Amino acid sequence: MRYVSTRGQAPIRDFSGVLLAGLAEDGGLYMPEQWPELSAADWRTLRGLPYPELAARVIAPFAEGAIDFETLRSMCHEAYAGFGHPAIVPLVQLDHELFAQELFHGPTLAFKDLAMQLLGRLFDHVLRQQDRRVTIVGATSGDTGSAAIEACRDRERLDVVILHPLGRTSEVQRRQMTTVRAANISNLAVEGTFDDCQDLVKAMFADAPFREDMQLSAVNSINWARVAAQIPYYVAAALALGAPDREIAFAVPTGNFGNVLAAWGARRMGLPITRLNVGSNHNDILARFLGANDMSVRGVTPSLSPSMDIQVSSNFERLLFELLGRDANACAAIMTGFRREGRMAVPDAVWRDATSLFHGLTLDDAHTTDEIRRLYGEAGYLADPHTAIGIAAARAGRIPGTPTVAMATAHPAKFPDAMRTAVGFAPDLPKHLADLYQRDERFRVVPNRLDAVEDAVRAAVLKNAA
Ligand SMILES: Cc1ncc(COP(=O)(O)O)c(C=O)c1O
Ligand SMILES: N[C@@H](CCOP(=O)(O)O)C(=O)O
Repeated sequence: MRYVSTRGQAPIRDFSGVLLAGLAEDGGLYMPEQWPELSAADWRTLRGLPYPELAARVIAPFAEGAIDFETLRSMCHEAYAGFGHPAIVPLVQLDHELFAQELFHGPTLAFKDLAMQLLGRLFDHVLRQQDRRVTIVGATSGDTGSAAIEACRDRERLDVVILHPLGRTSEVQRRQMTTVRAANISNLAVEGTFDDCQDLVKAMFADAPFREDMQLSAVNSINWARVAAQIPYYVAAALALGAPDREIAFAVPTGNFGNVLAAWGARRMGLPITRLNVGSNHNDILARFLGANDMSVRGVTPSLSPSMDIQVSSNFERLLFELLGRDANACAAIMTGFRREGRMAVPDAVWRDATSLFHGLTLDDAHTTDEIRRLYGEAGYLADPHTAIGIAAARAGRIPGTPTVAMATAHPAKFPDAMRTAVGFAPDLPKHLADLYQRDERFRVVPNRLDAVEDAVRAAVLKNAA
């Protein structure tokens, strides 16, 4: 499979190439040159497979020509072996047509582990093949960081520097990153928001000498491999509920648009997905876009669902590219205008097209708390604030007769304060994190400036080399 940039000016690459490149040189995001498409009969052959096997078969067409199937299959088996639930991504029925798919049974208790545990192994494999070493720079609003650190710690050919917004993650999320002792891991707390962290990462990639010198790579969902590895759980849920012989809808709590883009990818591959409900907290640029074609950046303010405190949803560019009929020049012009003006000029026809599939819902903190309480009271289900927003979006957008699966993206123990407010108690952390509050933290505070962050990344890499 070959990959092209959404902005049309970067080299075409294979899967290994996009894995290592992360962001395309023209500032765009890599997309498959052609989508693999499966027939109803093909989908049926995947029904009932154990998750690692299913994942290998769904991801295989994207890796074709770069990673052989047996290698990919054994990486998938290893990646999910340590998950805390035998089904890996179990479905929980909430009412007769509403389900939650729990994506938080991996080591860091959020959906990021599903892709990241595989990515760590893919990086190892490809870097060994190419005899290379890279520096991963990542931005996190709370969950990507710890999942990346866990997946990449102590890997010989990787240095990892994670930027998180100072004081804007939950304490559990921060400690999951800052208490890991591994020589190749560094944490920077940026005096800014997640959007600032993500901008800094993109700016490092745009600084060609720095990019080359540090051999930069990415683990955020700007890296195509992250999106590819998030598609299988949509397939697993859809097949379990009767696809391809029955239509399915999904609801996804959304920030950077990477998770819901994977759902869109599953649909593009041929699954009968009829609706994608997108839930936001009050940082609701996506819901405003879907409601009124208003994609304008407003300030990010903290919420009970910190991982979604995002206003610039990077992966929207991938959807835009597709909805523009893959016109990379038009996509580049719109994205450059967005960067300049903080407002995206999406053509009306594209907006209408998007709203025929995607429905948005904004849930503020008070309603999120109510939703957590309601779910616990009525269904006995303990949902974290992100998951609660996804479930509320599922309820708002449900289609009678069509099952809706809401993505349960994080374990409630990651957000004890929000859970106490909503239901009066916080669930315990699992055993492997039980002493998290006793562990020493290590991170460096940096100003929200490119030069300061580049210096800190360079210092971290040099320290590891010494
Ligand atoms: C728990 C949780 N839910 C939802 C999201 C939003 O997902 P995405 O950024 O892929 O839209 C995130 C962050 O990515 C998250 O960590
Ligand atoms: N919510 C994320 C933000 C980064 O998203 P990604 O999917 O692009 O890595 C986080 O928790 O860090």
